[in-house]
Amino acid sequence: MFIYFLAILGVLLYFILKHKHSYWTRRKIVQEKPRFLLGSVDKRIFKSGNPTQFVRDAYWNLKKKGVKHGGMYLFYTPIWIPIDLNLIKQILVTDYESFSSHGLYHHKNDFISENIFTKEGEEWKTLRSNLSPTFTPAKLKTMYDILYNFGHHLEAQIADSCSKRQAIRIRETTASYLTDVIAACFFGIEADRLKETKREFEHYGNVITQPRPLRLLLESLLSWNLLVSLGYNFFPKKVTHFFSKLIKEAVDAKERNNLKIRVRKDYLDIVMQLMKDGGHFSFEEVVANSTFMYIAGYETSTSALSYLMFELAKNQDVQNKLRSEILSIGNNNAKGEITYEDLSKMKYADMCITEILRCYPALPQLPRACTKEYRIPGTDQIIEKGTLTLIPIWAIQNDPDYFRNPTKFDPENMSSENKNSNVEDAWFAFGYGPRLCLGYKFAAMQIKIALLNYLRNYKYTLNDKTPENLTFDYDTILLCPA
Ligand code: HEM
Repeated sequence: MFIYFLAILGVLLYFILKHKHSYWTRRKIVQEKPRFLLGSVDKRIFKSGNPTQFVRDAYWNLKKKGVKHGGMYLFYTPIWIPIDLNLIKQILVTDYESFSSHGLYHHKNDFISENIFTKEGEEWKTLRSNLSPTFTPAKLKTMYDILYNFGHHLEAQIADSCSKRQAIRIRETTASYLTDVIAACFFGIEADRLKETKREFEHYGNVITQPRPLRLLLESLLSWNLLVSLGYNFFPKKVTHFFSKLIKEAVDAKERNNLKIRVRKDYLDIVMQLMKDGGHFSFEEVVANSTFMYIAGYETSTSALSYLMFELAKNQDVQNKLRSEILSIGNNNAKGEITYEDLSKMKYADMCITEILRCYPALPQLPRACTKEYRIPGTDQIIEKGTLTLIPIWAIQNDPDYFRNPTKFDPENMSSENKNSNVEDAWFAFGYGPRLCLGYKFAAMQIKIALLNYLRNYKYTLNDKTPENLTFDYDTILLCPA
């Protein structure tokens, strides 16, 4: 009897699951053929390569079929994949109100999860307009000196490794430089205090920037209210406690100093002012957003710089040209120093950075959630509210229809002469539309300062142990070298 019952249950379950995997075809939308349980997810997800690589594959399959968009499944969750550039622009800009969320977990009872990236609607708008003034050119200029000094530390590390005839581990030196920069700029930690806390800061920084595939899966499968009522936390409690303590220390120290010097300078000064101005900003919001700046600014720029240094070591002509640019700008100044204003003269560096982010965009797919039912323009097809959407920017940026010679790192791709043969609108590495990366100018500044310290006195070649072709870390959704 029990066997019959199990058999009936099994058959029922099979048909329910089969029905779930017909979500897109029932809406007359072409879909990637789903596999039992896995959906469109590739078996390789458990072994190698970037785990979102299956989205990149879906792009090519859909493109071959001649459609402008299609559907796929993250296990049993339907995901919409727009691939036509005009449609993508509509989603990200014109019809932004229907896709105004990143669709990622956040909950008011788990305050550290409520940051600028996860928030939506009016709350996000207010937060974005509150935080935007921290990244104006005037504010970047005030942060420049801090970054420039940490750049000198980076160069000292290279000098030390050279004197000991040791190979330089670019990822590690870059990560150390960026930790200093973030600690100073977004947590207000002074250089002296940083010496004491750096180990701890790095430790907790590692925890928050670590890949969190299991958490992502839970957050995408279960109701967020249910998760929180079960005691779920975005980060382990210790992490939240550590970053709250740091911000409290920094705020207290600034309060004491501001009695003497009444100037509003950096990110923390601005958010402290917001806290005072009639409660626009709570202490918890400061902690949540400073912590997010760590996540946003650390791994993305570490990866970009690591990829770039790798390609420079492989392409000596590009490396020499970039060094010449840096030296020629430095030579114009009495002490050979490079000023904030000089950064905008580093045109070839801009081309190299744009090109490396084309080849390896830190976020290979732009996430969106449908926030208002959406009729796909020119069709009677409907995207339901709540549908997860992924814009496959890694595939688009490597599509020969849009970029000449897309599989090769070639900064000339970004020269003004070649722009005509490329489709400028197909470059999305910092996102697009109202949710464009808020820190993109800051990112360019920290990358350029690292480059000038890496390159002005040293030449790089690949180490015997470095593979000729890169593979990707498979336990993070970011595009990081393995
Ligand atoms: C190479 C470095 C970086 C890359 C490739 C990058 C890329 C991105 C991308 C693709 C997005 C999503 C955009 C969208 O959904 O349309 C984003 C959002 C964001 N990024 Fe960056 N980013 C970088 C560095 C930084 C840095 C250094 C900061 C600040 C310290 C930062 C702060 C932010 C913020 C605050 C958002 C959320 C914007 C919003 O939702 O309103 N990013 N970034």
